[in-house]
Amino acid sequence: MTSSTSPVVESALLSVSGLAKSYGDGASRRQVLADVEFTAQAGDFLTIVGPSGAGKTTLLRCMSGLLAPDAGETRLSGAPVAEPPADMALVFQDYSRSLLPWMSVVGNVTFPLRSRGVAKPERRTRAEEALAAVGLESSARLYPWQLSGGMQQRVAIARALAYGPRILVMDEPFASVDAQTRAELEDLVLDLRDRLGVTFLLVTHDIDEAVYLADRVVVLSGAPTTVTAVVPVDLGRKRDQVETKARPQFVSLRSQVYRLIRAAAEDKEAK
Ligand SMILES: Nc1ncnc2c1ncn2[C@@H]1O[C@H](COP(=O)(O)OP(=O)(O)OP(=O)(O)O)[C@@H](O)[C@H]1O
Repeated sequence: MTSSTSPVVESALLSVSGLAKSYGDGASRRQVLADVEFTAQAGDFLTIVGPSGAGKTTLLRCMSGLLAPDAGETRLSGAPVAEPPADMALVFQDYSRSLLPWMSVVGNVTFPLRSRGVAKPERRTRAEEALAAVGLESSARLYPWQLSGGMQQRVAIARALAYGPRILVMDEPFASVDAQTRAELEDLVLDLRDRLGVTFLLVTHDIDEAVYLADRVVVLSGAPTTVTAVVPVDLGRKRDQVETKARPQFVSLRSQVYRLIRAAAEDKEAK
């Protein structure tokens, strides 16, 4: 892995170095993360995969400042992350619980901006822009319960975009929607990366999704977790659900990532 003094780390938008985290005390202490290191450059789309229970959510929580690591650090634009940074936004799988059912779509998007002290006219403008970016401009007055699962997740993405983040961190964001909606949301985030220049870090269990979306796939080992490999995905920026996935290079990358995860899972079971 790269050392903390390398030019790659210094120029990175995000750098994670030596991250370690354990849960519990004494005999029940269990190390989940051990020396996790990777970097993301501005505009990168990184996906993170690994065996079940490898500590992917723990990693996201530590690197976003929601959970204090035991060792190591995350830097965003060179500054150490100690609490959720203003220019990092998070989107989780469970959109139904993250949206407030008694608030309209636009209310859900503007509400967190209010607690950040953003003035009302600016809140409204940012919400309108964010809802337009996810194709929900005509649903602003509806309530979450009037929307499909995919639309609700679009609201959660719009709310994250309204912060004006430089990086969007997503934990299994499309795991609870049907296959067709999932494909649409995958193409939406690729489009947002291209149009808005936002950097993405997305955890997924789905290897096809990991390869389809990524510039690089970060493969984690089983707990205690390190980075086993960072697989470059040289499929070009333009992706297509049918054409890209039919390419021999895509099939080969998918097999490569699958083998790495299987080897990590077998290694984990042997420990
Ligand atoms: N708050 C906690 N206290 C104790 N153990 C925890 C806590 N949170 C997670 N763990 C344990 O840490 C390990 C890693 O959990 P984590 O949810 O980070 O993994 P994951 O890779 O995201 O899991 P999955 O593949 O199921 O999504 C698991 O064994 C889990 O039981």
